[in-house]
Amino acid sequence: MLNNLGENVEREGLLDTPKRYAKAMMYLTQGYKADIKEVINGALFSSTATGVVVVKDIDFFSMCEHHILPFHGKVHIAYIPSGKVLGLSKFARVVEVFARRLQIQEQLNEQIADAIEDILEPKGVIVSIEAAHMCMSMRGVQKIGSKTLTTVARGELKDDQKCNETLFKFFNSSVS
Ligand SMILES: Nc1nc2c(ncn2[C@@H]2O[C@H](COP(=O)(O)OP(=O)(O)OP(=O)(O)O)[C@@H](O)[C@H]2O)c(=O)[nH]1
Ligand SMILES: [Zn+2]
Repeated sequence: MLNNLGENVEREGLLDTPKRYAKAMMYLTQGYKADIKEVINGALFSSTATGVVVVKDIDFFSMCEHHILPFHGKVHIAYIPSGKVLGLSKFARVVEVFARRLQIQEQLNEQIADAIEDILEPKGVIVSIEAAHMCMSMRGVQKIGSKTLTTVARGELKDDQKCNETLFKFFNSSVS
């Protein structure tokens, strides 16, 4: 790549760049090697809880599969327990597993929802992602402020439109 750019690959600043780049790429795509079971690490607890649980504003960095440029933003997750609850930090760990791959936002959204369903077998789940895509801001169409919003709802949180709308508003509100 550096040769193709017309760079002098012998100059000091670039000598270790291929190695650094490979290392950075391995880090940014480490989700391929992750094992969800290990990630959950047994933090799945029996519970009689019936109320909606929301974990919002989970920040993430991913890489778009079309341009291998970053897209980043926030993931919001809500679910209705059905006999089990998951350790709260594990939602962010699940997000990391799927974000640290070459992705498109829609697929990332589906995969996170699938994983939550598999792990928790909840009565309902909703996962929403808001993200900015570098391939749309630093190149191409060059729209800096644009954000992409995707949502996947399953079970009771798909069927209950009112609850769905309330959660969606909460996802997009700021709370401190
Ligand atoms: N649906 C979806 N599209 C994405 C995502 N990330 C990037 N893209 C789009 O993938 C498309 C690839 O289009 P192409 O026309 O093949 O590539 P391109 O010539 O680089 O397109 P431009 O970005 O319009 O310059 C672009 O429209 C990108 O915006 C994503 O997460 N989801
Ligand atoms: Zn892209």
